[in-house]
Amino acid sequence: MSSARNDDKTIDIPDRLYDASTKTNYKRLRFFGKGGFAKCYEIVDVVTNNVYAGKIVSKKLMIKHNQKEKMTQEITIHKSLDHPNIVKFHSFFDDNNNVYIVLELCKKRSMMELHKRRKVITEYECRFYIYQIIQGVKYLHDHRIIHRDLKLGNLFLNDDLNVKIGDFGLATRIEFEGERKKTLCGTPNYIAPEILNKKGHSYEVDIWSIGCVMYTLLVGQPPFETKSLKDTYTKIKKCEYRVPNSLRKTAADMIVAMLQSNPEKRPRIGQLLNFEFLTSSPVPTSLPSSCLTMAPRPD
Ligand SMILES: COc1cc(C(=O)NC2CCN(C)CC2)ccc1Nc1cc2c(cn1)c(C)nn2-c1cc(Cl)cc(-c2ccccc2C(N)=O)c1
Repeated sequence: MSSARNDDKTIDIPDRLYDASTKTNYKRLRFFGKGGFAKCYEIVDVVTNNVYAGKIVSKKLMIKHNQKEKMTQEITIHKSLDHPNIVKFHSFFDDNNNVYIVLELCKKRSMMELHKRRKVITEYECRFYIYQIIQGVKYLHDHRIIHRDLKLGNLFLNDDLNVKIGDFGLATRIEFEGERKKTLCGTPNYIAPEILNKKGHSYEVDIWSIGCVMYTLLVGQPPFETKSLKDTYTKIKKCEYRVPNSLRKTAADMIVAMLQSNPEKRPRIGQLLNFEFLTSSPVPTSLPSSCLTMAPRPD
């Protein structure tokens, strides 16, 4: 049996995985990518031929960096979720070396690849994606979960280009009404000012991230992007970003509402559905897969 040995030669990932609790044999196939202490591969159930995204975390690295509780939290939160716009949690198991998380495979990768390929998408397409992101985040907030790392790379796309929110590695549960979280171990990509200013934070950080996602999709680059992380954080704290004239008023109004420095001024997730950007024109119920590479023909 061959195995993948990573560059620091400490993690051993077999090419055959066995989940004793469900008596399921998987074959490890293509490497997709990595993040933190985990790697993601395409895996296939050798009996049913169902394919999944397998997230594999080294126990050695997890223990060395005291990540065990974080992993447990990610699994506990993700396995409790069930919504069409949330990546389906299939199962998890472990062996001597690794923890394996079996997740819904999204064959059209993530919105990061879509963004890299298209740069800017049309408002029509943006309505389709943003509506689904809001539906998924509304489900999370209604269940007192904050994702805390909404970004294009965690918004996966299935064969029909439907959005599936994934990676609950920074997610947390609000334990009581009005709770403000004080800590966040990790660095969200579209990080909200209240986290940088180490004030308490809650659901509003996800609204801020959705604002950054919508801006990036329509403008072609993130709102606070600079050459250095330090300068980006300075711009976020000052809420310094440009709204290009090319943006139509309804889109600009919705983005500006979400990118309010004061979290209390941002709309709640349910209120986003009432913005003219979504109500003044029909929200598409489907998009052709050609939208991964080119703009759809205007009606
Ligand atoms: C056919 O489906 C896919 C193909 C590809 C693809 O062809 N990639 C190519 C890129 C160029 N290289 C040279 C070859 C491979 C990528 C993603 C796919 N689908 C997919 C990926 C998924 C999921 C569902 N579906 C889910 C759910 N999580 N991940 C995922 C993906 C990545 Cl790259 C990293 C992480 C990840 C790894 C560590 C820590 C955290 C995370 C994390 N973001 O959760 C997770």
